[in-house]
Amino acid sequence: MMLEVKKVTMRFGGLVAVDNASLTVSQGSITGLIGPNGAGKTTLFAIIAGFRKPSEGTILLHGKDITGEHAHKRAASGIARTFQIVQPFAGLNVHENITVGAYLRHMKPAEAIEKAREVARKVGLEKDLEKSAASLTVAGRKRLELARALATEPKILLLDEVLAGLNPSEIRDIIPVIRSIRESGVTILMIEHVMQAVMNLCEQVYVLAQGRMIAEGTPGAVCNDPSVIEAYLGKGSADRIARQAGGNAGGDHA
Ligand SMILES: Nc1ncnc2c1ncn2[C@@H]1O[C@H](COP(=O)(O)OP(=O)(O)OP(=O)(O)O)[C@@H](O)[C@H]1O
Repeated sequence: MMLEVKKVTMRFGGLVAVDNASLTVSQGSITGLIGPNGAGKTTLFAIIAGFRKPSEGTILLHGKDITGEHAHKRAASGIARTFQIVQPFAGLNVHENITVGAYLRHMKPAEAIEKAREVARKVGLEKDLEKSAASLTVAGRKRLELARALATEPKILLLDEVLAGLNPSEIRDIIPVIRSIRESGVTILMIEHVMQAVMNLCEQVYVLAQGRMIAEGTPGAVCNDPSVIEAYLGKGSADRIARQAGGNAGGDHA
């Protein structure tokens, strides 16, 4: 197994942001992590990437316990993440931003610069290499965020809502990029609210609600799971999910 999250709990004072949550990601897969706002998804990502130490539980990468390793060490071991709030180095151009990531595995500047160019091509930014990062559109920044993570040559890539803020045609354009990343051998775990993308991309989906893992399975099965529909009901998402799952969830409504 590529990644195993075992019984992870994260407390912030009295608040239990993640509550005894477990998940596994198999090598070569695209696995989804969904759930209502505030469910604990981003906190779980921070724990997997080593930005936070869990109150309880363990993280295994290829069977090795990495719970005590710092983010820097985990990046070297092959874990990369993108951030929900995209913050490129505004004073640097696109090429330089990507090169920063490439320095993790390439000490020689010429090699890092070349690696960055190759990654830019992969995500469709080759025409924008000389542009300042600050001048990119939202969709361009999302691609840059992907590129910066990919430049570290990860084994597993954690995507935190890379599609948020994009319009439907921009989403259609970036889905093949995500698929091609997987095809190049990178395993993906993605937090995503855009259900159409989850249905399109993920083989396996986990659902987190109020810190607890309430369901797992194929996207179709999970979206028809009454407990999942229930978790979303407050936000009015249940109907949308049922429709996208094929419109047959009505009979399952408790
Ligand atoms: N550093 C922190 N200190 C205190 N509480 C926190 C901290 N970080 C997150 N939380 C709380 O933990 C809970 C889970 O937050 P988290 O951001 O992980 O959820 P999420 O599922 O990623 O939500 P969203 O979809 O809105 O990004 C929330 O109640 C949040 O307010």
